[in-house]
Amino acid sequence: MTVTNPHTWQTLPAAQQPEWPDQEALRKTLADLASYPPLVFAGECDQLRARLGAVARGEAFLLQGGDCAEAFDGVSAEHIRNKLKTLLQMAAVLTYAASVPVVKVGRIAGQYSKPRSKSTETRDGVTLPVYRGDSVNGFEFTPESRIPDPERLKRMYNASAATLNLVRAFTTGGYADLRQVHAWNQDFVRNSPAGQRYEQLAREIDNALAFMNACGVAPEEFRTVEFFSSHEALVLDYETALTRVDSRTGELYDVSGHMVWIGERTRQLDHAHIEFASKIRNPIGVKLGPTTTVDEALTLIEKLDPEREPGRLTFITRMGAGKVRDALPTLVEKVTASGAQPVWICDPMHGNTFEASSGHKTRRFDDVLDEVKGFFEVHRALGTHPGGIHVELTGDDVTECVGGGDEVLVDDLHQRYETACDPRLNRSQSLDLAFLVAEMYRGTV
Ligand SMILES: O=C[C@H](O)[C@H](O)COP(=O)(O)O
Ligand SMILES: C=C(OP(=O)(O)O)C(=O)O
Repeated sequence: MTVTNPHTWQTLPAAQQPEWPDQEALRKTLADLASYPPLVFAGECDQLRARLGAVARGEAFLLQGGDCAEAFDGVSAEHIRNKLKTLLQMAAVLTYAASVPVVKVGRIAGQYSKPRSKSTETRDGVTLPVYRGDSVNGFEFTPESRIPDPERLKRMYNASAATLNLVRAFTTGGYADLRQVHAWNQDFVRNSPAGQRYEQLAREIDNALAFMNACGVAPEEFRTVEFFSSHEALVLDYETALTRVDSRTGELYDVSGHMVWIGERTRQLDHAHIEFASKIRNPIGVKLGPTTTVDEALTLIEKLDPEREPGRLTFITRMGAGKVRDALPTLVEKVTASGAQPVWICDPMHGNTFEASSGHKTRRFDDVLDEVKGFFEVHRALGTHPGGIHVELTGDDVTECVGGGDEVLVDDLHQRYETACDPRLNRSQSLDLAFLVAEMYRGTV
């Protein structure tokens, strides 16, 4: 049955929604947003669903990554280029090692809203509403800045449009040429202490490219890259205003991004976020933390993927390095036994956050790596497909996570701690992770 009403969630409890003080301003903003053009085309969402279908069948790998929280002042050519470049470099290494296509999805062009553990923040005895992402309020710790302002939803739309426009230009205009991406990887291997241990892998990729070149193979696929956008569907008023009936199929698509996911804090089975996600045809992700029960996973499948369509539903597990080997096996086993075929990917970030002695929220590179290893081990033991990774990263040389080949120490964290919310892997740590995951694929780690 075709669904054309995206508002059904409105009668249900919705966690983590902003308390907009001016409802009339919100109403006007949402009406404006509903009249704006889509940011993505529904057909592209279908294309991504098909690509993810291949991941679900074990024929492809998903690389999903980007900022924890995008910021309006981060919409610059430099930031976007660095992030994209890092993701493309990671994808090139993973493609070679896994010998399957890597589906590339950014946490980009819409990742402006954050669920929070507490609704307030206290500094030096002053308590204010917590920062909920640039789509809602300001990061600055002042009473004015922390008031939710619906005008920010329009800024999110515009920032997403500008970002996507540049991403499309980079990925189709020649910047993302595989030979260029490989040259960047060679620079990383040659010029950084972290990269040197991957010389052999880089040499093999070099030989493969030289061989294809010698054979006269220079396909268009080398020059352009298929790249998709994704974000957490958190602020439901915004997502609903961007949800449209597709003229081709008569079905609803959330055209704010190609893929949207529902977070760990908003995936309650009978609440608004799952209801909203069940009405749209985009590929949907759901975060699964260590307390997820088999019943919850099976009900999520029933609600979000009743047709059992490979590629429709991605389970993004974020258990923590210490828990993944205990918490994941039963879930994967029982879901597989039910006949469902979701994509399984590993978010090795959100279960591994801690506060350093300096007061910075951080993550250890070794924990991140260990969770990915555990994820691979569990899937290998069960004969299921470790379908991909979901990583918070930036292309900039920030100091937010500790460890990595070009080691960031706890004492270094203050140097370039720029995230508005959670700590991201920097450029070198991200590449390090990609090479290590590549080695896991080849069974050498
Ligand atoms: O990115 C994820 C969440 O928004 C984040 O971990 C919440 O952080 P908090 O615990 O500081 O609110
Ligand atoms: C909030 C996030 O993660 P989780 O829902 O897994 O905590 C996130 O990925 O930004």
